[in-house]
Amino acid sequence: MITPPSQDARTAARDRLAALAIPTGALGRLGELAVWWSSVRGEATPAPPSHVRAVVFAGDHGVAAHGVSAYPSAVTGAMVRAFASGVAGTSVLARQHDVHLRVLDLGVDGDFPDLDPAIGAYKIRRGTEPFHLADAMTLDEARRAVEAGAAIAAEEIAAGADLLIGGDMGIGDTTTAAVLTAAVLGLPAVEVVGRGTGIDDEGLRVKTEVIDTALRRAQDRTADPIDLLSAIGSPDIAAQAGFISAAAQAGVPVLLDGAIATAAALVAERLTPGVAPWLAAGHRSTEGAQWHALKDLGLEPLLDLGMRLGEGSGAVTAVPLVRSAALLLSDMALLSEIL
Ligand SMILES: Cc1cc2ncn([C@H]3O[C@H](COP(=O)(O)O)[C@@H](O)[C@H]3O)c2cc1C
Ligand SMILES: O=C(O)c1cccnc1
Repeated sequence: MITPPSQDARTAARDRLAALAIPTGALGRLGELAVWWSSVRGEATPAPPSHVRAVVFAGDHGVAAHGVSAYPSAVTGAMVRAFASGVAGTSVLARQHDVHLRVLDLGVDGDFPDLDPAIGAYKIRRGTEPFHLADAMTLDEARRAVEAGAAIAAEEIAAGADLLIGGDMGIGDTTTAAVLTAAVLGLPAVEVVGRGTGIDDEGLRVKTEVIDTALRRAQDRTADPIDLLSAIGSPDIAAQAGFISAAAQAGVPVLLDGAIATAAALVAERLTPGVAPWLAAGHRSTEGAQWHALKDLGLEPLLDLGMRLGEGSGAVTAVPLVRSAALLLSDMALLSEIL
């Protein structure tokens, strides 16, 4: 059961927004963001987020060996190391915006004996099966991955998180996100396929075919989200779905990233209806799957920079906007006070 964000706080914030020393509506979506922040914090004028915590869920995707990505699976493990040493793209952004960031290996096809063992504490398996040919993982693995995500959210919340972000790292994961989104929303492959890391026209044709075949294989598996994850998901995306669902259940807001995070949110909404009001969308990805998923969740992205990195980067880039929105609502004068 998910308790909705505070209606009283939302109303109080909306009233204050309407009374600020600005022309009515002049803050645009920043105003809507302020009202959302008030509702999820349960106060009319909450402090801006000061304990933002991001988790990158890493895992390999069996379909990556079937021509759907511009890069090989070996990049996934290399990037886990880049996160561990603080030199990935999102590591840079997280430092700049004072966001706590950690990477976790849920399903990388390799191990990291020289890194902190905590990185692999929730590992479910090494890579997934190519899901256009066979189930990506077992039902038990899918269930354990969702539970792992919930446990990870609980850890982040216990550490004081007032805003959570999930990120992805896994070559091939835009194919998994696309097929999950299409299956949940009943869309054809052409509506959800995107160029991911930058595949060419032939790659796009192959990727569309893989998504289409996977969708046909999973068409009777959409009723139960765990079954669907086992058919066409991955431990990393299942864990991110569990993470988002657990955050909403605990009343902690989540700022969504791109196609993978939004697909995970779509699955989280099916696992535990009522998640969406706890979410805001950090940015618009270049992947069509994300646009459809955002529409279904009723979310409008804050930024539209043509970013297509994943890793939580679009969400971390939007963190200053949440801070600005909260401060504008709490610190600005009312029009009645200055006239
Ligand atoms: C160096 C590098 C760093 C990344 N960081 C995130 N991704 C992102 O791109 C990949 C998804 O795109 P596709 O489905 O086309 O493989 C994932 O690894 C995702 O995390 C990266 C990809 C690369 C190559
Ligand atoms: O939208 C995303 O999250 C995305 C897009 C391209 C590559 N990796 C991730």
